[in-house]
Amino acid sequence: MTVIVLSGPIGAGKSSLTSILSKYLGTKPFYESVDDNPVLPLFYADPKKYAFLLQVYFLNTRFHSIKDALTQDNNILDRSIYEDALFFQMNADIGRATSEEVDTYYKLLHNMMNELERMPKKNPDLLVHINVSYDTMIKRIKKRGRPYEQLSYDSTLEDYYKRLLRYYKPWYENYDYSPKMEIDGDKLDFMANPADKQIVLDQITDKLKEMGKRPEDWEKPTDIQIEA
Ligand SMILES: Nc1ncnc2c1ncn2[C@@H]1O[C@H](COP(=O)(O)OP(=O)(O)OP(=O)(O)O)[C@@H](O)[C@H]1O
Ligand SMILES: Nc1nc(=O)c2ncn([C@H]3C[C@H](O)[C@@H](CO)O3)c2[nH]1
Repeated sequence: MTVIVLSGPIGAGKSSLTSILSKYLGTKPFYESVDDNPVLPLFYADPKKYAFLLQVYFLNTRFHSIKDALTQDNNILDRSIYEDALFFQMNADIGRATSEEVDTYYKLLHNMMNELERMPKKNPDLLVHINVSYDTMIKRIKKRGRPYEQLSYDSTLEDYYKRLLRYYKPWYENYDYSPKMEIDGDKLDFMANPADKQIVLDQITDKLKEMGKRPEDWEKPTDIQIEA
């Protein structure tokens, strides 16, 4: 049983790589609740009012999928629960949460993490972090086209996204729940370029092999046209 989680800033390519990787390894993908998330557009329209509610919403849906993923066989999650606090802390630091909300959130997170401690598997086997620069992040956000994430929607988003990248750096450096590896999301266009896609897939399967987590009976698919 192997559980892989992807991490990285908004638009880094986590959902896309989750889809590619799950087909390549023959494992089950778990996606973050975005298009069916009723709080996300409310948050972008009024972050101060909805930051806490959005965080509780994400924590709840992530907890649900992580519980499933840690009890079933081979799975890939498109964002880790460990990034949850990064988002909330950043929003709290810019005045989008009261001290009571901060206090309640951390108590809830702590309780949920304690629950995970009791799971048959406590942590993922591997964290795959996609690194992107600000320019790449904005390009991808534009390409995907969710209206409320566009810089034109809110003039404070540029600062929000730049800040997010600054929070991610130490977060990744300090992450120690499992082995980890980085993908260069600026250089490797694993969506449009088949050679880049194969490089990324090889990097991940080599790492799994080195960790003794690549199934013995796994055969490298010959068809590398794995659409996201
Ligand atoms: N390596 C890549 N090269 C080129 N385009 C990419 C790459 N990765 C993702 N994209 C494109 O960028 C957009 C965002 O990708 P995706 O939705 O996978 O990001 P994400 O990390 O899951 O974002 P979020 O954090 O918002 O959920 C999509 O339009 C996708 O096709
Ligand atoms: N505030 C906040 N807290 C989170 O934990 C969180 N997780 C994801 N997101 C936002 C980023 C993308 O717009 C979109 C898809 O990732 O959802 C979050 N926003």
